[in-house]
Amino acid sequence: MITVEHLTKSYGATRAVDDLTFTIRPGAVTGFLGPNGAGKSTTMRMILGLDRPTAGTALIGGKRYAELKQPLREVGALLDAKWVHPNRSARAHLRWMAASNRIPRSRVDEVLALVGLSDVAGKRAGGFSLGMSQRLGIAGALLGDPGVLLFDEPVNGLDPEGIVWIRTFMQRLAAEGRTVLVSSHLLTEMALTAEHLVVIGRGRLISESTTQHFVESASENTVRVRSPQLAALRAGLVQHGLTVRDDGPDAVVVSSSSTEQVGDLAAAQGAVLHELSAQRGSLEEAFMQLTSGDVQYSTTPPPPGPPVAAPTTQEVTR
Ligand SMILES: Nc1ncnc2c1ncn2[C@@H]1O[C@H](COP(=O)(O)OP(=O)(O)OP(=O)(O)O)[C@@H](O)[C@H]1O
Repeated sequence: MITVEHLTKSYGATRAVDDLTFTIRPGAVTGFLGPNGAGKSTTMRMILGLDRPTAGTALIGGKRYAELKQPLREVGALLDAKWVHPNRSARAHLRWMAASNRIPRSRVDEVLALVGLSDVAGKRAGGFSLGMSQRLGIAGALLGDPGVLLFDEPVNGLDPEGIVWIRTFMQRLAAEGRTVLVSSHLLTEMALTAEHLVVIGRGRLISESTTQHFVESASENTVRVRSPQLAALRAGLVQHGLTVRDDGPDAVVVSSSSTEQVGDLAAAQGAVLHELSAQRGSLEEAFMQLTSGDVQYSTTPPPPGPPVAAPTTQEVTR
């Protein structure tokens, strides 16, 4: 479990992280979402003890990183896949990591097999593709068989096959009961990978909820309706307080509505309909709007689990 409370980090006048509070639970992949510069990496670095908070705390299993007796056995992280020594082989790199953390050598071949790198274990890591480097980074994170894993933008720059591999692998790690936190600035990708989402913008919490709830809230439900009596229908819809915009010569799109509502109103007016269809807004567009503009947004209570200090409902106005 990762517990972040009132976490704040200032770099001079820049507030990279601003009073963040959230809890990441085991057994599920949690996506850490926000546009570039939102403060995701800074938050992860503070959780991993690589940066000192200006205020607040970030705990792993109730302890600060510095208090962990054998850190690699408690938490593993993939921050930058390219930090390996380029001339070392994948196996030599992991053996060096294992030795400096008192982890048995035998574990190296185990993790190489887990990430599918056994065949190239003797090759120099400097010649690895980005996808292979990511796998090696994940192998390193898994060396101490930790219960908590953090991955910073692990699918950035990967091809579709690499993306699917990482997605599946993370879900497997979570299914084993681990706490898995994955940062990304891509909502569509996270919607496929994560069961829970913590969303931040400009260093502040925007929402903490299930992915399903966030996606439903972030994408606006609209209804497209086509009718030979469009002018009268349009007037009727507006009269009932609905927001309507034109969509071609014979159709309108009704905001925040359902096909039932629009269909019933049309029937009451006796309007003939040639189309009545539910539309989904672009998820990415809605997400960008939510994280960069002035928004008011509320979340659902978190899923059942141990009681936490984190607020169950957030109202954030920026
Ligand atoms: N060492 C630093 N010194 C000064 N400013 C920093 C430092 N590290 C981060 N920042 C600033 O803090 C803010 C948050 O950066 P951070 O890298 O945490 O965001 P992010 O959400 O991880 O973005 P990205 O997806 O681009 O990595 C940015 O405005 C960044 O410029």
